[in-house]
Amino acid sequence: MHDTPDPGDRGDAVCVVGAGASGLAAIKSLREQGFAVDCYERETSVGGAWNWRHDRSPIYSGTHLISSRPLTEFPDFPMPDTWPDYPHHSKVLEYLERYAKHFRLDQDIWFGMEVSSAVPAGDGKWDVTIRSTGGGSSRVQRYAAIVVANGHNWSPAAFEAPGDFTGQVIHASAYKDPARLRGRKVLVVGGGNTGCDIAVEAAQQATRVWHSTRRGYWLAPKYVFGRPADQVNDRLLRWGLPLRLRQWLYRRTVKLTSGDLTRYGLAEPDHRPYESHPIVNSQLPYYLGHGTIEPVPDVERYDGASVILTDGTKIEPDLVITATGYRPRFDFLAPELLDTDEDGRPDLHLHAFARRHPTLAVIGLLQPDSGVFPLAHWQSVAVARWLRLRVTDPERAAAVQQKESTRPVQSWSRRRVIPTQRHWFEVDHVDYLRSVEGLLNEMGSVR
Ligand SMILES: NC(=O)C1=CN([C@@H]2O[C@H](COP(=O)(O)OP(=O)(O)OC[C@H]3O[C@@H](n4cnc5c(N)ncnc54)[C@H](OP(=O)(O)O)[C@@H]3O)[C@@H](O)[C@H]2O)C=CC1
Repeated sequence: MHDTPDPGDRGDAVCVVGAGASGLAAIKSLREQGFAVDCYERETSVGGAWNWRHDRSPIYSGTHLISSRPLTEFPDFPMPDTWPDYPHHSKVLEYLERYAKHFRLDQDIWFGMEVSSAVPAGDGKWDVTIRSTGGGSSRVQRYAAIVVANGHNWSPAAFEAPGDFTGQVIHASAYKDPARLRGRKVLVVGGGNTGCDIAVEAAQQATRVWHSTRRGYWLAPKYVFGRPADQVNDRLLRWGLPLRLRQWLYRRTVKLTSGDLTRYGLAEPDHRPYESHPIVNSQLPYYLGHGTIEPVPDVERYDGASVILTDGTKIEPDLVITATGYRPRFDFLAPELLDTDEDGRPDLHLHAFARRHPTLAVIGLLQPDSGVFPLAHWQSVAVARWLRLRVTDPERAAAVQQKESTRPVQSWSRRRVIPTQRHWFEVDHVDYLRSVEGLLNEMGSVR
């Protein structure tokens, strides 16, 4: 006689949280390993960060890819050849919708449903509480594993300066359209890709634009030697050129293309090339050169209608846009499950595998020097195979786990980057993919 399963028990099924690019890749790989999958997506359609129709998306109307098409697409689902090198964000969403449709992933997605908690239920299982985003009661389902793909670019990193400001302050996450900049005096805070993009858009709309950064950066153009810059970098990495040589080449290339940007007032970078997350923007030097963007140092405080900068300068913007980035959030998981420290930084093997919970993994928690989709694809393949191996050969799974746990963090995480929060998940795509390949080889055939 068999026990009647609890109605909430989904047996060997895996729960996936989020149906953005990473969640979609996870569903596909898990299915390929024979798992039933329930994916919960709080919005009403796929796309995650690229689903610009919902409020939490960081997309603004001018967003284009900053990694080129071949380095962005999933390895098993190319973008059309007719698409440009750096497609518009609406094309990226279309691409993800096509991917979901092609692999019939919608069948496994529960839209308008969010995971409010996931707790270990013994034996590697998870009790996952799900509720409708429209309200109503919750239900608990038991899963054999949980794969988290809730993105890390939706919860704004707060920017606080002392004092009171009588103008308007918004985070970049609330910036959607350059029309709101028209005729205004705008201060953009933050020198990441978002801050640089918004400064460029402001240069075309606002009456005055200040761009505040707390350090100097290496700005990469979108094209070098007639090719998308990331493709040239990828080639150099695959040739195995030593870092020092790549750094020298980078400096030379920047000198030959944009020239010395400090003559426009930009701060000298306080680090070498490749020691910070790439900032890809060909237009910023153009507007700096035309004087329509004024680079300024960090904000010290607000003072009524003024903003006082660290060099003592007083400026009077009427709109401040803080492009200070985003922080990961896993509200439905107790912090210790991901070994999260007091700053909110999880400590995961390969930024993906929970160290003490073999049936808990995170996909897409990466900041690569290329597009993240291919990395999310291979992470998903590895996670799905790992979960299958645990079922088919628990002894070998234990041996793989033992061996992997000795792999040094430096082999898959960026060796040298400036130690700021924006580099928590920084990786070189080639090194990272080699490490995932190492894990896949270690696992071998899992059937
Ligand atoms: N088209 C695309 O595909 C785009 C992709 N992106 C990606 O989205 C992710 C997020 O980018 P982004 O939103 O630019 O965020 P980032 O975290 O990359 O950059 C944040 C910027 O704000 C600065 N900053 C943070 N906190 C403070 C503070 N308290 N005071 C002053 N300055 C501060 C940082 O300085 P510091 O360096 O000193 O920490 C950095 O210059 C990145 O991976 C980026 O590449 C972004 C835009 C477009």
